[in-house]
Amino acid sequence: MNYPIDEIRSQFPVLALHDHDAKPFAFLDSTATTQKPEFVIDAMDNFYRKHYSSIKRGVYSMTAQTTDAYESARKKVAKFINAQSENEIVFTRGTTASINLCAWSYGRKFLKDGDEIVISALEHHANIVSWQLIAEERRAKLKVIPVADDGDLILEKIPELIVKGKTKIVAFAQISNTIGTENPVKEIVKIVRGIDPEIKILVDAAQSAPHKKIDVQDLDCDFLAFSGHKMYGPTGIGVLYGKYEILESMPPLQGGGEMIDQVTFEKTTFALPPDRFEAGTPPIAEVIGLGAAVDWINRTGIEAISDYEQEILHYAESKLKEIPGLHILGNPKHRGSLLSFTLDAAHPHDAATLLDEDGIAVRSGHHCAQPVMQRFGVPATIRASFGAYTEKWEIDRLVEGLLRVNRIFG
Ligand SMILES: Cc1ncc(COP(=O)(O)O)c(CN[C@@H](CS)C(=O)O)c1O
Repeated sequence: MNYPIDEIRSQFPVLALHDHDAKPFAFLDSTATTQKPEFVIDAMDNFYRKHYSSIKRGVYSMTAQTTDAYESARKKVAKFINAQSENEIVFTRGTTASINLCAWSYGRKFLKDGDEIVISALEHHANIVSWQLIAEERRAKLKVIPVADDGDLILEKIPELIVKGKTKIVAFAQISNTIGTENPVKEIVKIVRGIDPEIKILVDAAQSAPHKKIDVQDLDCDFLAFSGHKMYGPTGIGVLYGKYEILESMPPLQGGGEMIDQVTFEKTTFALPPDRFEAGTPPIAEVIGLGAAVDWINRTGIEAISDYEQEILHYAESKLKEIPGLHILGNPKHRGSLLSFTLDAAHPHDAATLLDEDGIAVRSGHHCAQPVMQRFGVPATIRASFGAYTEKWEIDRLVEGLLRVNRIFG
């Protein structure tokens, strides 16, 4: 493939800053958060330097321009995931906030005593604890789709877990942030819809939005959540996509400015979605940064990024498998651009500490997915993850570093 990796990598200042160090910085933690291209940094810098104002709260031209920029970003995000309308795009603080918005707004209104919520065994804590909290308040029951040793969900178990009229919400990740398993979203949606079309389905796209084309109409999910900082955009901004008629049925979660229609001391009526869920002054610069990130991904090409990352993934898998005492978690049919593994010789934190001495940044720990660690019988893992800018020499540096760990601890 003629992916312009050198040109792309040069756009990321943090990477370019260290590429000529004595031990060039190998950044292998894009699953946690991605680096930012100049194009995104410049868009936010330009806003703060030349156009800064609030939005939707004035008639002067600068605030009108800023409002246009803000709503233009919403349109870009809607197009990016092929939503029917930009009004189906709610800006939040990130995936965690998006899932909690869904759980507390939709859940508090529609869940009742004895109802059931189904999640998967591969979930991040954001897609576990939020549902536990609302289930506790509404006296609902939480059920879990099991995962096989290869890291794929056991889809045959789904019909056993779903009860028509009782199961109200099914929530699962498109790509796991630990094993990397890519779940067959359309197949799962079809199984669930076939049992009860009234069940609402949320897809956690934190690890898929940055790496693969998402078409929410094709997936037919009711909600979809992702974070700007994992897709080359800033922190502090995320998205909850929701089918409009469902968002319209949901009460606001926070009260304040912008989310209202009429306020009296006796009664307040609320704005239509998405404003209903965006109380207060929003993270304007971050929304503009997210819009720039979508532009950058579109210009670079999400399919080209996806294909390139798979090439890097397969290179990494082939190299890591040669390391004595290294065990990659799972072997799913399809895997996102990350690998979790253990070393017989050292605890993941010890290994990651030694790797850091060599200028290699990996994640070690439970990755906010403790149930996955328990299911696979490990206290923690080392996780290497890749982005649009990852180069094969970074994998080679990782292999060298892990062989050093083996020499020291082995
Ligand atoms: C599948 C999945 N779902 C939700 C989240 C939460 O995203 P926030 O932007 O923190 O709200 C994450 C973030 N996972 C990071 C931080 S623990 C990781 O290193 O794996 C995720 O991977």
